[in-house]
Amino acid sequence: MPTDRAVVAKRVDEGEADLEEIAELARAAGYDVVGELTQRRTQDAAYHFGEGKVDELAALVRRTDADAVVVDNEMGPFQTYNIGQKLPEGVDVLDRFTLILEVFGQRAQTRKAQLQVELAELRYELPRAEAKASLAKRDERPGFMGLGEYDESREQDIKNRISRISEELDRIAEKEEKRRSQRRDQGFDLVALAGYTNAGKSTLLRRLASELDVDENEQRHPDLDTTAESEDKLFTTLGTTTRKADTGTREVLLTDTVGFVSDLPHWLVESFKSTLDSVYYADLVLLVVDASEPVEAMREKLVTSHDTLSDRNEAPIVTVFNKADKLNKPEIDRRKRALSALAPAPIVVSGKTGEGVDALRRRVERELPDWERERLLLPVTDEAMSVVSWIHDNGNVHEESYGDEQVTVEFEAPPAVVSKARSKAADVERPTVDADAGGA
Ligand SMILES: Nc1nc2c(ncn2[C@@H]2O[C@H](COP(=O)(O)OP(=O)(O)OP(=O)(O)O)[C@@H](O)[C@H]2O)c(=O)[nH]1
Ligand SMILES: [Mg+2]
Repeated sequence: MPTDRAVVAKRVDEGEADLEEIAELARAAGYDVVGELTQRRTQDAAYHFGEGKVDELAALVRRTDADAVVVDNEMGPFQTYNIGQKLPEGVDVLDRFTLILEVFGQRAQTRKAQLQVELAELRYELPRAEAKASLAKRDERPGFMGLGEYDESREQDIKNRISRISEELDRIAEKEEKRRSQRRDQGFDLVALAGYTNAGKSTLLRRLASELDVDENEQRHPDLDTTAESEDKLFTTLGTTTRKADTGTREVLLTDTVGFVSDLPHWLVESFKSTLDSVYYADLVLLVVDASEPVEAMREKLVTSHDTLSDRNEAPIVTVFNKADKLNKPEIDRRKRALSALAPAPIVVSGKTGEGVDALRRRVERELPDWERERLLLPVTDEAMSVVSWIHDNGNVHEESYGDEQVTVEFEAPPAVVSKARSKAADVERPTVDADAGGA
């Protein structure tokens, strides 16, 4: 199949429009970027760009024989439609977010990833369907500006599908949570690779994994893939891959996951949230950074990564400066100094050559937190019992004793589990003592 050809375009209110990232995303989606167009002006209500610029765009599309136009702005449905009307028949108009969704859609291989993409698409569509519905109602006409028949059931249909998919994703997340507990019960430490897209996470996973063990453990871990692809493209990895890693004395399961990226719209992040559960609930996070990039780019990507993590992560973080083979010692030292606040004591490696990987293994062993002991008092209610059973699933319970109104649970677990158990216990509703009624 011949590669699709795309023209990329962008409008800015002021300053210079930078097309580098959108072109890279277009290439990640499989397009050949054959033309570029920018404009500096305020947004036009009907066409987003000025109408004259859209005529120019149409001419460029004809000249370059492009199949698609990718606009690096968030456009309204009518703007998209109006631009399309000026272009040759069959030319697609995409905006930044539909493009990201297209990339995700192509890479989604597991049921979960496919559902997440579908959910994101529906969340993108919903406000558009609502806008269409309200306009159609107001104008009391069945079609609106040639956008097709207005269908009353469309909006409801989207809402129904959103809730069905969300439920299925919740069930998948529950299953994964259960699997994490089982693995902890088997004595595994869970380590997650996190970091900006294209930092080299999957390459490092392959370095650290001991392939043989995966096959030996196939029965125990049916979801362990034998491959974690690496490519010099954005969003190569979309789902998660877990492999057994050989670090020395501790039994470690290492999970690779989707890369972070800045400026993702809220609805898109929401849809992919549970993909990051393996990071949030890990015992240790390896935050991988491409150290061959300029300091400022590294800083921005580190900040984005920390923002994403700070949401829910409780595990210790080790920063990994990857791609060290592209740098000399003074360049590495300069980066360490410049970024010391964001990345204290980073470990320097090359996933490509293997340099520093043994030191990384030792570092993982050293940083893995020792299990903590904890004792919690809970009321004897259904809600509290589900917390007790969660503790059983995630740690080692030494004692569970029942009094008249309280149960005492004494257990040992990784620090992340202990703190989660504490907050679960704190959230449990306790029967209030009513001073007047009791008369005690
Ligand atoms: N020179 C050099 N290149 C590397 C190194 N590690 C990874 N790469 C390259 O960087 C690119 C991205 O690597 P991946 O392992 O796919 O990165 P990722 O973080 O998994 O990326 P996503 O899954 O897209 O988020 C690939 O072209 C790798 O070959 C390294 O240590 N040195
Ligand atoms: Mg990857």
